Amino acid sequence: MGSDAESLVHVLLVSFPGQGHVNPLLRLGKRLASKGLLVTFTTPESIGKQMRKASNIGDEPAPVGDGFIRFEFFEDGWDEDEPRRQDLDQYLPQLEKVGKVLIPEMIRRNAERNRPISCLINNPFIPWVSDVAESLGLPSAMLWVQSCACFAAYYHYYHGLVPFPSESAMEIDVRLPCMPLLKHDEVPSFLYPTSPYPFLRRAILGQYKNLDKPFCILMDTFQELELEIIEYMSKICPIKTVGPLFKNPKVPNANVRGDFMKADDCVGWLDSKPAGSVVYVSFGSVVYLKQDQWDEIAYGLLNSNVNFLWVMKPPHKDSGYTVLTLPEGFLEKAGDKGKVVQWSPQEQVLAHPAVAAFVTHCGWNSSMEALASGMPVIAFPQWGDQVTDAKYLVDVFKVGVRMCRGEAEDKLITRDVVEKCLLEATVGEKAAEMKRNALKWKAAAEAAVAEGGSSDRNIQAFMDEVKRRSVEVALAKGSKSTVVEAPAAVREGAATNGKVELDSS
Ligand SMILES: O=c1ccn([C@@H]2O[C@H](COP(=O)(O)OP(=O)(O)O)[C@@H](O)[C@H]2O)c(=O)[nH]1
Ligand SMILES: O=C(O)c1ccc(O[C@@H]2O[C@H](CO)[C@@H](O)[C@H](O)[C@H]2O)cc1
Repeated sequence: MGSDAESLVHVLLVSFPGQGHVNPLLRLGKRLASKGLLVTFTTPESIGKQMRKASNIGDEPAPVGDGFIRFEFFEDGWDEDEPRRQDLDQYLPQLEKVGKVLIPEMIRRNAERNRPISCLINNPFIPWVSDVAESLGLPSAMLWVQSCACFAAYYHYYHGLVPFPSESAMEIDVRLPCMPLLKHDEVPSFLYPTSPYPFLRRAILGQYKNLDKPFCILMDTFQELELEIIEYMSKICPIKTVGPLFKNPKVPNANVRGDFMKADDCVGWLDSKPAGSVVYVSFGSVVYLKQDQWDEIAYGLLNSNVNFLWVMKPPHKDSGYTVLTLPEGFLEKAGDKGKVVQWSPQEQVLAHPAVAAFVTHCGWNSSMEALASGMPVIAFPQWGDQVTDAKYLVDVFKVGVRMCRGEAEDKLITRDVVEKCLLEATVGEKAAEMKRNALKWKAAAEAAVAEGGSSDRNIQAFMDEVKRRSVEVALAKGSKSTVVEAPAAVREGAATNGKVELDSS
């Protein structure tokens, strides 16, 4: 490695191997690198292999602005085609077992190669990374990859601060400070007593058990978007909002991407469509709908007569999901009005002028990407944070219409409802109002990440803190310190009181 990279403060980013987790952590990595750090990104090799195949990931550190980013994957201890990887109940403990051994080895190896690591950053579902950092005497931070509202909901649940739905009172509403009243099915669904994903509840709450370990909780949201709850939770936890991370104003290295699948080319097709005429439909990387629901969406799209771009990702062979099919003759009937792809370049799609609205499962990345692209949504949440995000997109941010309430409702959304929602979001006064609101969020997001904006100031303050701590770490270890500039004055400044005024009919 070039001596340039070796002289920089070095941080290690450890990611849970999910697309919705890799994307924001890698975006953070690029942001930190662009401001002058050496960043090593790691996740299990099984995903590393997919990332290398789909994207432009080389063996050498890639220059990003003033710094560099490099990749070093770790083996998870299972055979290449081990089906248990698809079962998080088994895979999460396996990751913890091997990660607690291999991450310290990786840290040691890097120190031997003259690039000592000064800080670890992880995302949720792998809370043991904070233990690894603590055991090695290294500072750590956590990137929360969901909304601050969801962070607050889990926090209040973990500490038993307010009543949540329980076996004896399943349908109670939940009142949290500085948040709208959440109906029982608007609370992150991993907290429902009946959730089929108790292992994800355990994984997330594991991070709350460890919450005193990270010196900073970074969040992929921005102050103006969730003003009151961010201010409230910041008094309790060391939160710094740094989003939207996908909007990097200087875009120093757009080539470094973490997609698990190569995106199909659909931008040429979008170019051929009139402005505001296409609905983009995607349910993210993990949600799979049932065949009867898929059929209703297909007919809703046809009946509404809108142009559409639909992501139909193939399920993993060991996931237990059957491959979805389209109704017979669907593609012929749609003709050039519709395009179906396996994976899309979503950021480009959402920024494309032909796209009018986004049918989304409301994963937080998709939600932030939509908001920051000025894109109205049709909310089709299924589980986890998605049901809470849908509530916010529709009722708080006022950029969306609701198509369903979540998997727990177990209700087939018929083609008529699909058609009605598609039209509501694309034509008429309600559609225009949502577009106006979405454009206001886009402007607010751009301001947050622009130089001197709330997220930019927070990133800078975080950088300064990492550099300051790197000197302490080096002194404590009695080793050669990495070269650090004198920390810039903490530029946190006064919180903007910039509320975004929304249109509401
Ligand atoms: O066809 C697609 C579908 C999704 N994504 C990206 O995959 C991530 C999905 O994250 P999200 O939190 O929305 O949902 P998850 O997949 O974790 O449920 C987002 O960054 C999307 O931009 C993409 O690039 N192409
Ligand atoms: O691999 C899995 O089984 C997996 C991957 C991702 C999961 O959660 C997603 O994470 C996003 C960020 O936390 C979130 O916003 C989205 O709604 C989730 O789908 C869960 C399981």
